[in-house]
Amino acid sequence: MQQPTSPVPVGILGATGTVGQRFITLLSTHPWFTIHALGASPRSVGKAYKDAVKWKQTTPIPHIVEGIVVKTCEAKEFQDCKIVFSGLDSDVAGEIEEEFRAANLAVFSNSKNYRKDPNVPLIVPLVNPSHFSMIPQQQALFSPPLTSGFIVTNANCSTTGYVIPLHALEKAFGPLEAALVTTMQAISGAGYPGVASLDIMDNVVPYISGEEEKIEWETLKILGGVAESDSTEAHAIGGVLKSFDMHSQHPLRVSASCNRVPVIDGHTECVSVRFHRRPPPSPQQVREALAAFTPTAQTSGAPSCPRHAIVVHEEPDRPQPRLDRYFQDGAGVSVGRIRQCQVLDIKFVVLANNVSIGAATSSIINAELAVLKGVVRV
Ligand SMILES: NC(=O)C1=CN([C@@H]2O[C@H](COP(=O)(O)OP(=O)(O)OC[C@H]3O[C@@H](n4cnc5c(N)ncnc54)[C@H](OP(=O)(O)O)[C@@H]3O)[C@@H](O)[C@H]2O)C=CC1
Ligand SMILES: N[C@@H](CC(=O)OP(=O)(O)O)C(=O)O
Repeated sequence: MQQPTSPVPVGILGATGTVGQRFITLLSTHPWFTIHALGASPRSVGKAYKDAVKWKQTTPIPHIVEGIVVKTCEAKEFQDCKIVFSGLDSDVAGEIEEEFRAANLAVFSNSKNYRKDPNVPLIVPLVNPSHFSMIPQQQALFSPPLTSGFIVTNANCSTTGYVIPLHALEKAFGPLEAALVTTMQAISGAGYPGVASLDIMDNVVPYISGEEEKIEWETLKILGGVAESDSTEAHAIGGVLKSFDMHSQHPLRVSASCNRVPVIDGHTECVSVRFHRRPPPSPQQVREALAAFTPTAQTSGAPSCPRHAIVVHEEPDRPQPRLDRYFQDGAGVSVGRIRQCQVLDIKFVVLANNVSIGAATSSIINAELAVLKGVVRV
């Protein structure tokens, strides 16, 4: 495990957006990373950050970024960065992130564009940091092979929130067979300006485009392992046949139902699970296992990892977004109402801050892990 000995210059793409602003806030005081370059759309390029951004955070714009001039999202503008965080609109993230990777930049993306790519790890840092093992083969696909460029994505914000307790349960009690999740998602999940006030005030919208499908398949990639492929899946690289690691999809059956609710930040999710093991664990055993869960990211020394990955609430009316979304600066998840389910085995409620652990915080912990593992050389 390597820790940086001097500040690591980083860039932020989509720095003016909802996720970008969270990156700015978190990275402005980061112990290892220092903000070096900011990028956004042509609307913002050439302006000082404070003039380009519609700042929506509850803390002021950090002084160190106020005067930074926003650049175009082209790799040549970010060549001095060791790491690039992306909070780009998914309409443009695909092409831009590809150009950055090809220019040998390490990209940590929040966008959906590369999550399904079999050579791109989809990493929820509190769950599956072992998937960093996919990076060498991603680099080997290029000719010449990339020396330091790659893309790592983090998951959809609703997937991230509930997959953390699912992983903790599997660690404690063995495989899950089925999961049902119903989300109540905050408006900030739709970016800025997001959902029109006339659509969301005094209302619940029972549809978020593409969200249910994403939760259903992302869960299987994240909870699935990475295994060496057999020879029929080997690829010819530079004339040499190489056996590649493959993601193995978890056999879990997942059904998601997604709703937009009039909450500013924090996605609430009602989850029911069925265990393979019979008899299943009791609610009290589940409570204890979730509270005791320690992700490997925590023991490896990633500085942004929450001290408590999962906080278990005993009160019958918690978690609630307004009360619990900023606990640990939004880096952990809150779980409550753990009880027996008469259809599956156990049901509970999860609350996760969609812009923090659901987006920017996860990307930052992923980058910290990449440094610690030597995937990013500093
Ligand atoms: N909000 C959330 O809770 C979560 C969001 N995500 C994902 O993260 C990404 C960012 O989301 P969010 O911050 O909410 O979105 P926003 O709409 O708030 O911000 C989008 C950003 O992309 C920039 N951008 C737009 N067009 C271009 C362009 N042509 N070239 C360069 N930059 C451009 C914008 O710059 P400008 O201001 O100049 O227009 C802005 O900085 C999305 O892919 C989203 O799906 C993932 C998890 C959670
Ligand atoms: N769709 C999510 C946020 C998001 O942008 O998701 P994704 O990164 O999977 O596109 C929400 O509205 O809350």
